[in-house]
Amino acid sequence: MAGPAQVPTLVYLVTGGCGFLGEHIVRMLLEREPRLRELRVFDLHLSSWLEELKTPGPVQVTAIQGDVTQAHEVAAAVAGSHVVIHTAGLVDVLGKASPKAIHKVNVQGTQNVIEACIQTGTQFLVYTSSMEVVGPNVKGHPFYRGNEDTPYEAVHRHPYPCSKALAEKLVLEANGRKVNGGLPLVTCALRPMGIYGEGHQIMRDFYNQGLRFGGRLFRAVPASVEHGRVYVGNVAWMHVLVARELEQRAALMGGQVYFCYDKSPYKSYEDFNMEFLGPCGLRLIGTHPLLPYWLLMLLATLNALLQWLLHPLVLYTPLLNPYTLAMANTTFTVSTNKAQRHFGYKPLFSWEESKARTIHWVQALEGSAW
Ligand SMILES: NC(=O)C1=CN([C@@H]2O[C@H](COP(=O)(O)OP(=O)(O)OC[C@H]3O[C@@H](n4cnc5c(N)ncnc54)[C@H](O)[C@@H]3O)[C@@H](O)[C@H]2O)C=CC1
Ligand SMILES: CC(C)CCC[C@@H](C)[C@H]1CC[C@H]2[C@@H]3[C@H](O)CC4=CC(=O)CC[C@]4(C)[C@H]3CC[C@]12C
Repeated sequence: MAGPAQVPTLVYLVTGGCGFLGEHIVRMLLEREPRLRELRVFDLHLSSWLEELKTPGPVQVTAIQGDVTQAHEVAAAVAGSHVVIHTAGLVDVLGKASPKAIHKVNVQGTQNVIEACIQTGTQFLVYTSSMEVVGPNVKGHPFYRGNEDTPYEAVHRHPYPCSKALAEKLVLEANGRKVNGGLPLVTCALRPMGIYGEGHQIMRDFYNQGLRFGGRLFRAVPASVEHGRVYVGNVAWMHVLVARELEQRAALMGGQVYFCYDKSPYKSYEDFNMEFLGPCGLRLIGTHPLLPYWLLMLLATLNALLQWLLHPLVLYTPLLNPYTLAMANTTFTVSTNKAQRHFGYKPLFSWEESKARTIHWVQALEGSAW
């Protein structure tokens, strides 16, 4: 790649670059990758903020409207790039998209990205996987402060984790395949915990729900259940570092998986959200869940039934369904330093800073159209 004089020569492609995480990766690359010459942002829907980045500057920002399920569109975008960060995905656990659509975007889309790298001679591929590739599993087994080597029965039925697991497997198996020109493809996968931060749609939903209930949210999950979370800026930073180090440390990092973690505290999903929503005037009612688990599961099942009955007429996609209830009720936290050992990752944002930035963003939502 670029020489010691840091001449900007590299071309990066970020798929899904207009999404919640993708935007943070794009901005982080522009701020912290001095060797960048061109940044290609590929997404099904291009965002208006991209316009401000396209103004003349040291890095050429190229917006590409495209679909990862279309192999020719992907190949055209990948051609001539040095590194691909594949973040595009259909993130849906509420039933907004069909299982077929989720599979097509997440699995077929990833296969298209891999084949495009092989065809066009692009050697470095970073895949945004998910903690969900591991768990929580269908049996609700806790994963307590585990790491990348902790044994765990990773069994899923929901289309989203199934698709992420399949896609991750494809990416890791592609490591070492010869790309056009004869060099080996170097791949790795990052598995973020539940991401939070500026732009997080579900945080927005909880905030609006709280406002509708007069500033109150009602506890549904025991405070003792720990759910791993990571700040979006740190996830973006980890992508930037991996992309940067993959060439020099190909033998060590190629074909590896890394959890994305930081110093965010271990808490229940709801207590964690209250770290931001509390300072914005919301209260979480109850020290214990207000409804027993069996009743919540009944309501969740009822929601699933209603979704199925109504689907020919209208999309009914409440936050509570059997899958989200199980996710929120199962401890899943990591404690690992693999990313630090392999490529020197340290969180860029402290917990205090991550929290302050997220609170600032939630406060700015007040009075906005959301
Ligand atoms: N949000 C979270 O807590 C976590 C997300 N992830 C992964 O991170 C990645 C990004 O997720 P988010 O930013 O949260 O989601 P998002 O929905 O905000 O971003 C995904 C982006 O991919 C784009 N996209 C979807 N289908 C596409 C297609 N067919 N062709 C091209 N672009 C397409 C969307 O337009 C969107 O901009 C996903 O791969 C997801 O699986 C992993 C762990 C946790
Ligand atoms: C009303 C319920 C009892 C509480 C609902 C909370 C849920 C909506 C969320 C609880 C756990 C979340 C998921 C988790 O953080 C891991 C994820 C990883 C991803 O790759 C995508 C997002 C998600 C599935 C995330 C989605 C919302 C929850 C299920």
